[in-house]
Order: sequence, then structure tokens, then C-alpha cells
Amino acid sequence: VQKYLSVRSASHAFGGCPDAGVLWLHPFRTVALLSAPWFPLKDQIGYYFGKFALYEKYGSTGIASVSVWDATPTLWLADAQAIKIVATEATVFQKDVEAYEALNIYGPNMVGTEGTDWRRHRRVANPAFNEASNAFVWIETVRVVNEWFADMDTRTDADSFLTIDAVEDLVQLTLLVIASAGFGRRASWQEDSAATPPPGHKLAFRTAVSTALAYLFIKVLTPAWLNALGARVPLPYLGRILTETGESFDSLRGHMVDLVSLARAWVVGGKVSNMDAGLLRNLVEANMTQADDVHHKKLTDEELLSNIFTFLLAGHETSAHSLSFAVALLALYPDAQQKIYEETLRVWPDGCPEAASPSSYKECMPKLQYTLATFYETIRLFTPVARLCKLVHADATLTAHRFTPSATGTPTDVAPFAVPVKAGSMIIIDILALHMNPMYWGADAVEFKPARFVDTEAYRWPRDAFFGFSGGPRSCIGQRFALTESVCALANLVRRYEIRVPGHLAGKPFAEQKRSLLRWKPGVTITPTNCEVQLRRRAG
Ligand code: HEM
Repeated sequence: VQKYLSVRSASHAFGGCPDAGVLWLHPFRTVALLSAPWFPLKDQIGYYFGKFALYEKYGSTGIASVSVWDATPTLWLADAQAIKIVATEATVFQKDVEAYEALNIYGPNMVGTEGTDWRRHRRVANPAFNEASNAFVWIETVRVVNEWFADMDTRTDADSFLTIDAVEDLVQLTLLVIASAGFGRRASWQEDSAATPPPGHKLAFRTAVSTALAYLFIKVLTPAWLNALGARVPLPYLGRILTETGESFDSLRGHMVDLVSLARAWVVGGKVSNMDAGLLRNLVEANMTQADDVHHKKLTDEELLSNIFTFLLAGHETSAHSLSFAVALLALYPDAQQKIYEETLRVWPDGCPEAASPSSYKECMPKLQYTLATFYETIRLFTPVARLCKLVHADATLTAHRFTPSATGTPTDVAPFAVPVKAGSMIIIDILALHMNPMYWGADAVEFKPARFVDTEAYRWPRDAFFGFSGGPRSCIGQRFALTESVCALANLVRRYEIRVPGHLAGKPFAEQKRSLLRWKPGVTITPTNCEVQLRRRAG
């Protein structure tokens, strides 16, 4: 009875927000990600693929719910004004750090900490993200795309279409770029394609990263006793998975320790240039410092490894998945592809550059506005991080909006209302829903239209309604890195190749092509599952 009463009273916690009922799972935990394809059901609060539908049903940009297990009042937001306050008022609304256990395997890191600890991690890494390092990201992306193109050209003749799995290739590309620009590991496409481990390692670098990523949730969910049991008793099937999981994380640790040893030698020998692995150097210097002030700029050995792991992961998977969706969208929308092609013709009339110089980034990036708009639009539609969770540490009041849904898709009678939020409650920033909210993106919010990210004299795209890189002090530290790498890769790809849907989808209705190519599943970030496209080299 007590439980019933506490759930009932919690469900009225957010003033006039419509109440969508109970949450059977914590919406920001591994188990919610794993069960997302089946539960909660469509039309229930927490449904992963609902986009803006529930907000439309209730005519509100804020929806109340309550966790059935601990009666925590939980507010779901798809409101730009309210989300901006939640993201910026860092003392009132704090990260739910428990949710980041999957990233804490090697120790604490920037993504999974809060308060003074988080500030220390961020202070160490911040100086590595600047315009000089972006220029280097551009240089490295040009190098890697050219090696990728060379590899593709060996697999087909000039007139034929080559079918590629975009995710596989783009994961390789983005991992090579972050490993080089962030960590000084300058491997070539070819070297990286070889699965042979270097001496002293059980797995090759790329295999170690991808296997560790694939087994991340298993690593997190496996209790220590099961690992101990697996070490003693043969467990059919499960035993093999546990062994592979352990091996991949051990092997990745070995590769990260190698990177650290190299960087230590650079720091001691003073042999570093401005553009060389700035991120790794900052992390290693913070680990080597003799300063007593641990709160200022010092990292423990565990924190050093854990940050390297986090940056390797956050620095490639998000970009690879977004780029894969972008490539699939360009196959589906030849008009947008043509616009990028024309833009790249103006930047590189004589074909793709074979190498870039330190000034290439500054010269080219500002001229690739439509390519940038396409990438933003891709992230709006397929935002890699679908939702974020904040815990409320002090009473506050937010503003959400009521509206009347209309047949045209444009909401009417939009009116603000105050939402009281009490300390102890929880907020879900529903990024997927925010990005589909027609109050900001119009009646055609679900459509792919890169031009909505191009400012004109009469129009400025709604910055506060785009949360793909989060916002406020905890916004993505690698945003400019990701934009630089992605615009460079997309522009080069379209300059050199025509992209089209794969043969088995050609001639099928557009809706079916879209459904097939743009399919995704929830994961550490949302993961495209069927991004197969065809490429043919353009003349000239
Ligand atoms: C398209 C690419 C990317 C997208 C959409 C993206 C998105 C995000 C989002 C939404 C967050 C907030 C996560 C949270 O609060 O839990 C975040 C944080 C972060 N991102 Fe990215 N990211 C991208 C690329 C990158 C890259 C390339 C790097 C590194 C080079 C990076 C490093 C980080 C780090 C370290 C954080 C934590 C920041 C903090 O807590 O202070 N990201 N990113």
C-alpha cells in the first residue's frame, strides 16, 4: 500500500505535465538498451522508437512518469527551452553517473564522472581540442580517405559499381583518424586491415577495439563469480564468450599501455610537435606530473587508461555511425548528393586532393556549407545519443509548452507552462523527440532536408532545438573534431564517387529502400544495421 501511495504521489510531481504512467525499467540503463527492441511497447512511455509521437498524443513537450521500483518521479522533455536550462544549470541538474558503468571498465574517466572530478578530467583534455588540432584532423582524414579509395579501387574497375558495407569501412576510417590525431598511432589503411597482431599482442589493434566494443555489455553484466567459475569449469558456449571478452579487454589494455609508453618517451625527450597526439600527450603529462594538487591537473594510472579507452570509443563510433547514415541518405536522395558534388567541384575542380596541408582545413571547411548541413541533418534524424539522464539536486522550475496537434502537422495554440521539479526527481532529455518536434523543425520534421541547416538572411536554424552534441558545460568536447573529420570524409567521398542504393533495392518503392537502408538498433550509440551502398568512380 505504501509503495502504491508513493508511486501515486510521485506521478503528480510535475504540476500540469500530462502523466504517462509507470516506468518498468530505468530508461537510462544497459538493460533498457538491451530490451529496447521489445519493451516498452509502442505507445508506452520509454518506447525507444517513439520519436515525438507520445508528446503529440498528450499535446505537451513535457511528460510525467514514475519509476515503479523506487517511485522516482521522471520528467521526459522534448522542449528546447527547458532542455537548455537543464543542460546549463550544472549544480542543480547533474549526470546520472551510475549509467556510465560500461565506460568505467578501466577506471574513472571524463564521461562518467561529475563535479570536481569531471572538471579535473576536462581541464586536462581541453587544450588538445583547438583549431591547430582540427587542421591536423583534416590532414589525417585526407590521408586515410585516400588510402581507403586506393583500397576500393583495387576491388573494382573504373566503370563498375562496388558494393560496400558503409559501417565497416567508416568504423575503420574514424578509428584510424582518432588513433592518429588523438594518440599518435599513425597506421595505414592496409596495415590496419591486416588482422595479424603485432609481436607481444594477442589481437591486432582494430580487432581489440571492435571486439571489446562488441562485448562491452557482456563485460559489464557478467558478475565476478561467473568469470571465476568460467576460469575453472568448462561452460559450453558461454565459456568461449567469457574468454573472448576477457581477451579483448586485456589485449586493448596492452595496446593502450604501448601508446602510453611511447608518449612518456616523447614527453621525457621533449620530442613533440604541436600537432602530434596532443590529446595523449596531455593525458600522459597529467599522469606524470609530480604536483600534489590532485584536484588540479593530475590523472591516476587507471584514469589515464580509462580516458584513452573512452576517447577511442567516443571518438570513433559516434562519427562512424553518423557518417554511415549520411552515406545511406545520400544514396537515397540523389538531389542532395548532387548539391554536395557541385559544392566539392567548386572547392576541388581538379579532383580530390591526394594530401592536405596545415592550411587546407581553414581554406576548405568554410566552403563546404551544404556538406556540413547534410551532416547536421543526419545527426538530427539519427542522433547517435538518443537520450540523456539528469538527476535533480535542488528544487527548480522549468518551462515546457502545451499545444494542439493539427492535421497539417504544425502544432497550434502553443502556450508555455511552468513545471515544478523537485530535488530527487529525474529528467530524461529525449533528444530523438526534440529533433522531431515540429514546433522547431516544422511539419516536415521527419523528412531529410539538409537545407534546414543553412542560414539565410531571413532564416536562422534553431540552435537550441539541436542537441546532437549535447549542450552546456557537458557538451561534446570532440564536436569540432567530429565535424571536421566527417565533412572532410563526406566531401571527398562524393567528389570521387557516385553513391547509389544497392542492387537488390534498386527498383523497389522508395519507402522500402528507406526502411531497409536506414534500419537501426539501440547500442552504446544508435547503430545502423543495414547500411550497404554502391559506389562508382566519377569521371574527372
Ligand atoms: C558525430 C560525432 C559525435 C557525436 C554525435 C557526439 C555526441 C556526444 C554527446 C551527445 C555527448 C554527451 C554525452 C553524455 O553526456 O553522456 C558527448 C560527450 C563527449 N564526447 Fe562526443 N560526440 C561525437 C564525437 C566525438 C569525438 C570525435 C570525440 C573525441 C575526439 C568525442 C568525445 C566526447 C567526450 C570525451 C565526451 C564527454 C564530455 C564531458 O562529459 O565533458 N565525441 N558526445
